[in-house]
Amino acid sequence: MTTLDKVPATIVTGFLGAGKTTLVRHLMQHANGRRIAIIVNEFGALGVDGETLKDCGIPGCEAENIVELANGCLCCTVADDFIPTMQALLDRPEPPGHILIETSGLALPKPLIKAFNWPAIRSRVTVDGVVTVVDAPAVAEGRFADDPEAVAAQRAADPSLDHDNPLAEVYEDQLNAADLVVLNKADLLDEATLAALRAEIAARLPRAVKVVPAREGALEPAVLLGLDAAAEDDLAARPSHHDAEDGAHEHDDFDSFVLPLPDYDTPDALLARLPDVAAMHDVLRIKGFIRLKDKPMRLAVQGVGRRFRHHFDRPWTDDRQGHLVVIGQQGMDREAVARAILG
Ligand SMILES: Nc1nc2c(ncn2[C@@H]2O[C@H](COP(=O)(O)OP(=O)(O)OP(=O)(O)O)[C@@H](O)[C@H]2O)c(=O)[nH]1
Repeated sequence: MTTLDKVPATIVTGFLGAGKTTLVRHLMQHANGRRIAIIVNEFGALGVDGETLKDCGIPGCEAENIVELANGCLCCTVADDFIPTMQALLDRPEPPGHILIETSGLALPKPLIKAFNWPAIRSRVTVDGVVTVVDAPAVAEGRFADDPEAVAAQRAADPSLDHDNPLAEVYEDQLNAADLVVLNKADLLDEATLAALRAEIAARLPRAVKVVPAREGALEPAVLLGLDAAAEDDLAARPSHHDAEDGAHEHDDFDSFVLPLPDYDTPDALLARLPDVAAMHDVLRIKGFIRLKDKPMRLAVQGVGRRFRHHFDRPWTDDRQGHLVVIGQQGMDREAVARAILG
């Protein structure tokens, strides 16, 4: 069987808040009748990304086309979650023409690519491409950089370790797996910084892979789909920090919790606090929905580091409480963060 007979799947990866969901949304908006199914995986108990996409009004984003795998790391739950989900999609009377898989921001893509070699799905799907979305301003700010002195000290203590910064490790693994790198949030950098970043990333990639700048993940489907990479046949070209452990890895470096919110008369004070809380407690990501008294619309809130955005996305369809998902590094003081957010 050639790749032509297989359903192509695109893995959209990239660190927390890089803009994966935004890119997937844009893609769906410009899908031009392609039958695309979406699998969304998230770190954290509540699926905010799935919620953001589901029934967002874009044709193709109907709930039945979006499967949420909320169980942390897709690459660690391949047998239980991922393979059965893929089989169920492929067994549909009208199988999708393309499958988009949005990984959690903390997932390592390589074990997921490997999963395409499982006999249960190998003859039916292929990885058309791994699209790695990069938060350009976060990289420019040195968010994923190692501190060379700390690395040297750590190596001296334990030669099997090569990073002091778990963010750096995830970032590198995601870049190493890429068939296309999207340098997103280009609007937040000047031309010269963006050009320098583009060259720097291109130079560190293990293979010749295109690096394309984007704003709001706005790229033509023709750029993202049809890469025909068959990545599952090409694993050796995608080095991972976890190769030695055969893909096994821990997510102990990161922590997340869900903070239920009261209903608010006005969200202003809460919204004003969030960037400072994120900065003070080194929170990586905050996202969720605020419920306002007497307002049928829910207020979607998205924060990456100390950069926040909010908008009314759609009416609440249930009587769930407002809530925020908070993701940080291990050791984050959950109670202090919760107290600071609630004010
Ligand atoms: N300024 C700017 N903001 C962006 C851009 N793309 C996305 N964002 C914002 O960045 C935040 C995170 O975007 P998402 O698309 O949710 O990121 P994600 O990678 O899916 O996040 P996780 O699933 O939590 O890892 C949101 O507030 C977006 O509106 C961009 O090009 N420029």
